[in-house]
Amino acid sequence: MALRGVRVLELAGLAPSPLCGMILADFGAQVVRVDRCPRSAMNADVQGRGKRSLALDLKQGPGAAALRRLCRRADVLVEPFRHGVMEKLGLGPKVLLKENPKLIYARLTGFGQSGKYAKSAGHDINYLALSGVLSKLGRKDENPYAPVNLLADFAGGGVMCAMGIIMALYERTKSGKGQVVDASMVEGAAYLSSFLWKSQNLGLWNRLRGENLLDSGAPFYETYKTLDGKFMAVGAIEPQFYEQLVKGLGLDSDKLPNQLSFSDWPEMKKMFAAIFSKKTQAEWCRIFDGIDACVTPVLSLDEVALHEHNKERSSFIKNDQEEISPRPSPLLSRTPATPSPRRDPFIGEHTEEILLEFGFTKEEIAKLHSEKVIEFNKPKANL
Ligand SMILES: C[C@H](CCC[C@H](C)C(=O)SCCNC(=O)CCNC(=O)[C@H](O)C(C)(C)COP(=O)(O)OP(=O)(O)OC[C@H]1O[C@@H](n2cnc3c(N)ncnc32)[C@H](O)[C@@H]1OP(=O)(O)O)[C@H]1CC[C@H]2[C@@H]3[C@H](O)C[C@@H]4C[C@H](O)CC[C@]4(C)[C@H]3C[C@H](O)[C@]12C
Repeated sequence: MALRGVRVLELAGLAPSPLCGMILADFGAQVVRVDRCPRSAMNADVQGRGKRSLALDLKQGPGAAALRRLCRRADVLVEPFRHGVMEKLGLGPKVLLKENPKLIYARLTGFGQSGKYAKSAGHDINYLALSGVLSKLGRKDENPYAPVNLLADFAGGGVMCAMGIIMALYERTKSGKGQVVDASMVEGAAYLSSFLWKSQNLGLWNRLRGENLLDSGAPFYETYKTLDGKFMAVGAIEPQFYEQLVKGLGLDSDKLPNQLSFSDWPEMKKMFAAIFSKKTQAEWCRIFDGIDACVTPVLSLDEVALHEHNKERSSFIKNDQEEISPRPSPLLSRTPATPSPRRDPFIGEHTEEILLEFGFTKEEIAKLHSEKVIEFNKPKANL
């Protein structure tokens, strides 16, 4: 796999950094998640696939010293805390990069390592708001809304951070040096929205929120409810696809306003909605499947894995707990990701084996355990 042999230490975080760690693990990296101990805190990491867990108290001196020792033999460290927390623990980049100049020190935060908000708490919606992107999301006359925590936490955070790490690893093959990856979710979300900025003068976004081509203003870029309470997604932007849409709806484009007549869009949407409401989702699929009208069913998470297209590509996988989840993407032809089929790790499940791998002796491990710096959590064998 593409990242085989890369050793990653992921300090346990909320959502963005776990995705970053999971991406690296899916593509072959050995990812150790460093969990807090005592491990009474609920484990919120539902993206633990392919990782192992070490429970280590960084607030105790021997705990921080143990992490420094691990970092000396690691390629990547991912830390998900507010600016300054690692420095307070004596684990800042200056310390760790001095001891291991090849280390890629990734810092995944909301606001970045500098600036007025660097030490402020926040979540996806706050970062999306500060990036400017949230102002563009939402229907006409409604408040802006954040699409779950996908855009800042995951797209602008976890994925961008993973990209930064992989770029730094590639650069290190030439320079032999590590560096700090300052991944701010505000900037990540803003960066992935570059299109919004560059298309300002194309007349795509200069109307109010919810009145533009791609933000639910246009009748040919919208979702519509079907007779059975499901939905169809319509994305017929180009004239040739729009023509197929109109035909599929049983309309005659010669009798309709011009596709790009903004002022007619609201009435057109009402007309399309009335037509879509007359047939079930399955009936609309039979009409539109196989023709280029850019019309697709809105599938639920229960349906996606069974859809014929997704089944043909095995786009969704099942682990040994029968849990379904998306296959890693993109699909590399020669060195594809091989996501672990095993369940996510329990907090501290692999503490001893990881420390042994990183050169700790059994006596050192016993001492750390007796001082409650580390915790073991061996699952009971299924008898
Ligand atoms: C997981 C579900 C989805 C959440 C997604 C949400 C929408 C997000 O946007 S997540 C992105 C958050 N932002 C960032 O990650 C940016 C960078 N990080 C931060 O800004 C901050 O970390 C923070 C604001 C997120 C949190 O601040 P906090 O003050 O808590 O922490 P820091 O300042 O960073 O400092 C860390 C401190 O921890 C110490 N530490 C760290 N590791 C160790 C260690 N190994 N040993 C010892 N100590 C350690 C470190 O030293 C720092 O200490 P100090 O502060 O003293 O310096 C969640 C959605 C709903 C959640 C559930 C819900 O809330 C109900 C339950 C609530 C319960 O409390 C927990 C379980 C819940 C079920 C909860 C579970 C999940 O969180 C959710 C499902």
